[in-house]
Amino acid sequence: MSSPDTYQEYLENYHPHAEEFHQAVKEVCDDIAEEYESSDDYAEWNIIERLIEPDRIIKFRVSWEDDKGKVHVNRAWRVQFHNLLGAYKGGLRFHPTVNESVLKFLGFEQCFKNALTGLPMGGAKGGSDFNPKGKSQREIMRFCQSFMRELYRHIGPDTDVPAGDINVSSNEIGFMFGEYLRINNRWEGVLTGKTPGFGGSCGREEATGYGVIYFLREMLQAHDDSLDNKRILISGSGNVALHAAEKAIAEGALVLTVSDSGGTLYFKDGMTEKELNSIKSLKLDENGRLEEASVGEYQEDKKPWGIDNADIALPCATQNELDDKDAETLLGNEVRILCEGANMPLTDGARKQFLNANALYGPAKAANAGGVAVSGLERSQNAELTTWPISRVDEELNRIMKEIHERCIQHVEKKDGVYPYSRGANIYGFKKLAGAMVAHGIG
Ligand SMILES: NC(=O)C1=CN([C@@H]2O[C@H](COP(=O)(O)OP(=O)(O)OC[C@H]3O[C@@H](n4cnc5c(N)ncnc54)[C@H](OP(=O)(O)O)[C@@H]3O)[C@@H](O)[C@H]2O)C=CC1
Ligand SMILES: O=C(O)CCC(=O)C(=O)O
Repeated sequence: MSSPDTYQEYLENYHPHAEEFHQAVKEVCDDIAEEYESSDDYAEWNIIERLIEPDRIIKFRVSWEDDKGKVHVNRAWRVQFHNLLGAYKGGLRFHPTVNESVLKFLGFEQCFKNALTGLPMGGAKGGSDFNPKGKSQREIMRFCQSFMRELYRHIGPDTDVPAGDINVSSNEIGFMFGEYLRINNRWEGVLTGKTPGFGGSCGREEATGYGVIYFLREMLQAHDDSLDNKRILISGSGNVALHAAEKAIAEGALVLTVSDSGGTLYFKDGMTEKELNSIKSLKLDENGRLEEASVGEYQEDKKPWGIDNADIALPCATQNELDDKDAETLLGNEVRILCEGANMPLTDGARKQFLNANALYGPAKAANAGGVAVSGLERSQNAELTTWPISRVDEELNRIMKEIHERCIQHVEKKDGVYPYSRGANIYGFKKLAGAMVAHGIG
């Protein structure tokens, strides 16, 4: 039996070579050690091992044909982590770096994130090592169809409801949804992140990025501060990054950077709405690279974290993108506010530096939960056979992000004037998941 102090042996035995997964479990176990001691139930019901072992992992081959008739094979997975609080829910990622460890960390995180939303959703994640970069639309379509020809048997509106993540937008969701319809001949809310034209929720596309800013606004308010004229460094230039930038500008902040895997685009005085719109067209509509942008100053091979006149960092690209050295640079430059748009964007060392510096630190499982929350609202709309107006969705998103903020501080107190949000989020999620586990009995 494992405790938050001894879980490593279990991970080494049952999940060897899964660096990212170990990192995500460690973060949680570090934060819940005290809570674990407060009740004998946790040890008696062997909660730690049951929490870190996924319900099941489905692994499958995806064969697809390119435009020249050549046949390719990719690996794909769906990690159905826990359905303690509702049907499995979480995104699909298509990226060459996808492997079982990455999806286990993302699925594990998703359980805590979904618990924080207050909506009835379990945690899951899936995807493939397929690289859509450089592929034609027809190739992407054939890949998505082949992917769904296996996945369909494992999902359903009350079983498991996937959505998008890196390189999976409403475009890919559309192809997968179409294939599901052809196989099942049943229109049901089996995927979220659809376009509003056929059952998607208004505002789902914007929800994660907007939600990050709503959460950040709550964090700042709780520390007698605001977004007004704050200078923000954003990494990434995908769905989350660009919508976070859009809402930050609307809230009166200055967005100094966005980035992609090629480099950083820098705006000394903050990007204008017009400049942001041109980047949105380039990245979201034309699949372009930032080096092709006609606005800003492009810094090849540079991350945003070295820019030395900022107040806030918003990593919105991918896991472990902000390393120990970057954290040192940011803290050295007096950037003491950080809110995570991406999932686990900080290395363990970088995270520790921000925590030890008593910085204002918004953890991903709380800060980026707006996307899955609006996915939850999309499920409600599909089940009711209705479509809500954007004003209602945005109002709900605002409410949910405020409630997530409340939940993060429910079990913790300010230390040296700062709320420990990461600890608060982990304790809240742990209590909720462990409570359901005990209530459901052993099985
Ligand atoms: N979409 C959603 O609703 C949600 C997403 N998230 C998380 O947010 C993050 C971003 O997702 P999303 O915006 O949807 O994905 P997108 O595919 O829309 O965008 C990803 C962005 O990150 C950049 N990126 C990816 N890998 C790297 C890397 N190794 N180094 C530098 N830049 C990189 C990409 O650049 P390039 O084009 O060069 O690859 C791109 O700009 C992920 O961690 C995801 O899990 C969290 C909650 C919900
Ligand atoms: O909308 C969803 O179901 C999942 C979003 C997601 O993948 C995430 O929160 O990381």
